Amino acid sequence: MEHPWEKKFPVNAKDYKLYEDIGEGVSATVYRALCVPLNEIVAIKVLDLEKCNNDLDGIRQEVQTMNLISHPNLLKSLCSFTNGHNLWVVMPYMAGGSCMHIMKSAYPEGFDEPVIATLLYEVLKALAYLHENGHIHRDVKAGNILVDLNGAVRLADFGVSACMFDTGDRRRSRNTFVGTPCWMAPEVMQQLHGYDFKADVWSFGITALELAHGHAPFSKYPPIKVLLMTLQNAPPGLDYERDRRFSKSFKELVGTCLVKDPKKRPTSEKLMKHHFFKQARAVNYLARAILDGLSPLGDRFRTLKAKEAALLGQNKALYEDKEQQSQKEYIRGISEWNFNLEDLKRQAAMIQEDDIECSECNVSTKQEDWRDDLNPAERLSPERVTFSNSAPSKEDAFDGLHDLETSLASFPIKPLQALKGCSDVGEDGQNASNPIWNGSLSDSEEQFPAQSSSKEAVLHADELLMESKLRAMDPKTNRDEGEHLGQNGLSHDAQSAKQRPKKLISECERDDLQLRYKSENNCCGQPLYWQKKDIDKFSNVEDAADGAVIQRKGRFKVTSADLYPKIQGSTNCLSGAVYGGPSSHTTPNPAMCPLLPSLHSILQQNTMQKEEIIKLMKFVEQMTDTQSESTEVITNELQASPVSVRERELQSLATHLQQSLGSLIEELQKQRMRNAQLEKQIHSLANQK
Ligand SMILES: Nc1ncnc2c1ncn2[C@@H]1O[C@H](COP(=O)(O)OP(=O)(O)OP(=O)(O)O)[C@@H](O)[C@H]1O
Repeated sequence: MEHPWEKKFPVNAKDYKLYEDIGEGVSATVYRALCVPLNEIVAIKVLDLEKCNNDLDGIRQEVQTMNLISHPNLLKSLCSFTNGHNLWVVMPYMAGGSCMHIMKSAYPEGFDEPVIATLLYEVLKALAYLHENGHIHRDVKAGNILVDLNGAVRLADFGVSACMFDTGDRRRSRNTFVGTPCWMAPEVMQQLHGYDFKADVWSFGITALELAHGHAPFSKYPPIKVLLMTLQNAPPGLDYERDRRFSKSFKELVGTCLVKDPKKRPTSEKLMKHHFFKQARAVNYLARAILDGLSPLGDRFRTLKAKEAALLGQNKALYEDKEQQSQKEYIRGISEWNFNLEDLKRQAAMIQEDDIECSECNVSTKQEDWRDDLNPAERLSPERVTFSNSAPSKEDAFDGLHDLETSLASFPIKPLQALKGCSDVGEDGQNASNPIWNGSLSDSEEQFPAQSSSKEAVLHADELLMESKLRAMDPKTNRDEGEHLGQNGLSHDAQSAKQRPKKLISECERDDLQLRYKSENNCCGQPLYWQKKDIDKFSNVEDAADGAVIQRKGRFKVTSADLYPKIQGSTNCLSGAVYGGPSSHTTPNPAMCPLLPSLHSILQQNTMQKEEIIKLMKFVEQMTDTQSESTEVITNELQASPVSVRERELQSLATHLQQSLGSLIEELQKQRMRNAQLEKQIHSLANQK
């Protein structure tokens, strides 16, 4: 039988009849269609070029790659052409749809092992081919594994694939931030040393978990959390206890792919020889095992869409709530993470310190909580959340600690820093490209030497807390802990950690500290919320004006402004006036200038100390396994006070504004009366004339 790609497909829209839609990506809708002259059913991906105005390069690249590749496990385009402002990409029709859709419709708890082995082996052949030819796919996930009626498997979506040779210098590692967060390798997130085809091996490992559980690890979390969890947690994996239905070889396969150090991951070529694939069968087995009894793709797609729309409708009223917001992210579809920077910025702004601190240690409990909040309809497609790292062994816990340390130590300002930089007041003081900021930070340290020690204390406290949390996860460690408690109630390990000079502190916590410094160094004592507003305004202008798009593809847009937010002006109160923020209207009394930052500093220090006391109290409670009422009362009081300080600030501002408004209204009324009198006088003069 002649293969579709051996035929010559017409490049004119009138030769095709579009039927129902069978898939939707961020950038395109896919239709089943008939190629009339050839009487052949095809799939047509319709991309609205107007909507992807900045991404023409990306689209061209996807189409080029789809044209050039030639491998039975890769989805090739048959032809492509423009139709009005749309680009039509004609492809072979994969009637089974994507593995993600198959799972969502009929296998919400994932596939059986022989099915997984068969699917993954086919994907691996495609990856080995791509890697051998210098390509990184960069978006390996169940949503991009398509199956046809005979069970043939093809890897699709080259929208974000990259050619490792395309920089001219044939360098083999990339430096762009693309992929879908749950499947994204840590080195892609880190952006530190670039990445290579081993990033696909990580995504392949995540895909294996996705096929096993029906969802990817961390899939219920908003992208920003996924980034943090991937970087901070031990890699996810199959749990020896809870995933009993899976073989040891499958667990090993996943384990070898999900190693944080890309150098330690096997190549796709080598993975093909893994003994797990001994169970892989001929593809027609897939047709029997997973496609039998499924309704036509279009119907399945419609049902899924209707379900999602119903969920969205149900939750609409609650979407302002941040957890609901995260659900919305999830409902939009695992394969449709809206991974644009604006979303991330918003989410970064919503994430509280606690969320970040606890992401490593409380995965299992938080995950349960999270799941408890799911609405009933979402439970229609039950998601079993099983992370191997939710109950790690002692070794895992310490590996995790090490991982955490290295990942945080090397965690670059991009992209997370950029996000926080855009939504918070702060930016990383270590950013060498920002001399003003560096200057102001060191100034602040000189000006307030006492803060250095308090910063040090915070670092140690955080280090202790993190370590204790990691240890608290391990029942064995917990048991042993009692024997190891030192005089101050801290374990020897925790004590020695305290003495160690290393700083085990998350980047976001570091940001937060710098943020505090900055507020202390705010020479005019201008309220922070005004600054933030200024910066938002400023960065928006900047975004629009000169944020050169470094990478953009549908859900992605990373601009130079995003990576290196221009906040120099905003870090220094003098330059506040340059961009005309509220600070430009205030005329600070020079004599008061040195006083206000000091007062701010004292206030901030006070708050920090209170927070540390709470943390230490909680830590001691954890160690002694008690929760005294008095502690709770004190904690509540302490926790309440920073809020009330801010509340008071806001209240006084509100009162001030109300007063100003009142006097303005009064003034306006006086003017009106004066106007009315003048008008009367004019009228009477006119009448006299
Ligand atoms: N040839 C095909 N046959 C059948 N279904 C297809 C085909 N191509 C795509 N689909 C379906 O359409 C969905 C979206 O397609 P695709 O992933 O190419 O769009 P996209 O905009 O690049 O998506 P994203 O970037 O979000 O992954 C796929 O997940 C799949 O379910």
